Amino acid sequence: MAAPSAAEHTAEKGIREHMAATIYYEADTDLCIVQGRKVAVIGYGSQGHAHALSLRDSGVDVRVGLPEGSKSRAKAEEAGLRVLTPAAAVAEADLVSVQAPDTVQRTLYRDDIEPHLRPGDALLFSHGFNVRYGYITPPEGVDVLLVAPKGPGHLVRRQFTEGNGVPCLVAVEADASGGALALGLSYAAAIGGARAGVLETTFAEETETDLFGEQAVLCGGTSALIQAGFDTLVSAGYQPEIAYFEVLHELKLIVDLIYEGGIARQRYSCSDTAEYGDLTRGPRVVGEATRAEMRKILTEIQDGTFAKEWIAEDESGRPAFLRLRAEGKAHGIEAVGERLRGLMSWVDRPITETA
Ligand SMILES: NC(=O)C1=CN([C@@H]2O[C@H](COP(=O)(O)OP(=O)(O)OC[C@H]3O[C@@H](n4cnc5c(N)ncnc54)[C@H](OP(=O)(O)O)[C@@H]3O)[C@@H](O)[C@H]2O)C=CC1
Ligand SMILES: CC[C@](O)(C(C)=O)C(=O)O
Ligand SMILES: [Mg+2]
Ligand SMILES: [Mg+2]
Repeated sequence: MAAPSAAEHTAEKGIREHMAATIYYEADTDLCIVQGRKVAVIGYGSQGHAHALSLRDSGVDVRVGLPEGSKSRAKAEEAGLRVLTPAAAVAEADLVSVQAPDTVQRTLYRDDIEPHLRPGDALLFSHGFNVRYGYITPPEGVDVLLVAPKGPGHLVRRQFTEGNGVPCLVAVEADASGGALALGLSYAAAIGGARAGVLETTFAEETETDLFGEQAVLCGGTSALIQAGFDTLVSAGYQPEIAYFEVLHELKLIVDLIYEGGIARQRYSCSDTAEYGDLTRGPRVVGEATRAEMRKILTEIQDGTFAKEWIAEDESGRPAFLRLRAEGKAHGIEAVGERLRGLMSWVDRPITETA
């Protein structure tokens, strides 16, 4: 049976009246569009390897752009991909997928991409940072689009190979060809995103919500919450192993329920005692002070303060980033976790990915 169209999918679920977003599914996409392109994936890290391999597996003509001496070159070549320098890959391609780190993109674009762009080419990002904050201004005549997976690259690839997909956002900044949206949808389908849904947005909305999500909730908020919970228990004299299982290991199990059926599913599965504690204590942990800080973090994203700070930090050799990263690695929960995960073969997942 053919996959439902966007309209059928929302109607089927009876939720159209509550949904403002336009969401596309496989039936709304045409894989042939990206199959007709010569694609250069620049960068072969978390997202780059997922895009390059899944595009290739979807029948797309892919080459990877990496500098001479890049440690990613061997990985891409071992995976059977053709690797060129970024400039040579861009020169050959008519769709350039920029998958290098955000901090590298502005100089990469200036030196290796822009000189080789021709009218009719398309430039694709998976995060709008450099365009949104004005570090990259593409020329007229080129389609500028965004296909932003809402998940880590290694999971983007893993879900694709398992027949599933990670939802994506699609946005068009410049539609020189008149076909930029259709191209973005085609690309999203080729990396598995259209199996889960592709939401239409703008570069600004993607960039600002993505930065907010990773800072306040997904990465920053969650890591800080786990560490604070662990520290509270251990400082009060409880065993670190028990604290680890309570605030980190079990978090995945709780989030699995939330992922599968929303917060209501988690509350259904947990005890009434837990639910009463959740309802009365949760808002004390994340109270007005935290909500005010969230609004401040969002303002810093919207007015460009965060972007300016991050680029300056990178340009000065990342002193704060490196110090904070080292402090995080040295936190007590890491050593306890490493030991406990090593005793659970089905949990232990050291970094073994080839990109
Ligand atoms: N990580 C994620 O899951 C997500 C990332 N994004 C976005 O995807 C983009 C890529 O991020 P991410 O996948 O995390 O990046 P990574 O840091 O994982 O990978 C970077 C890759 O780019 C290569 N690289 C470094 N410098 C250059 C250069 N000058 N020219 C070409 N290649 C270069 C690196 O090679 P080397 O091995 O030599 O260092 C590496 O292969 C960013 O815009 C990010 O915001 C969006 C959604 C999620
Ligand atoms: C949550 C972090 C992320 O935004 C992502 C995996 O989606 C990123 O930039 O890596
Ligand atoms: Mg993200
Ligand atoms: Mg991000």
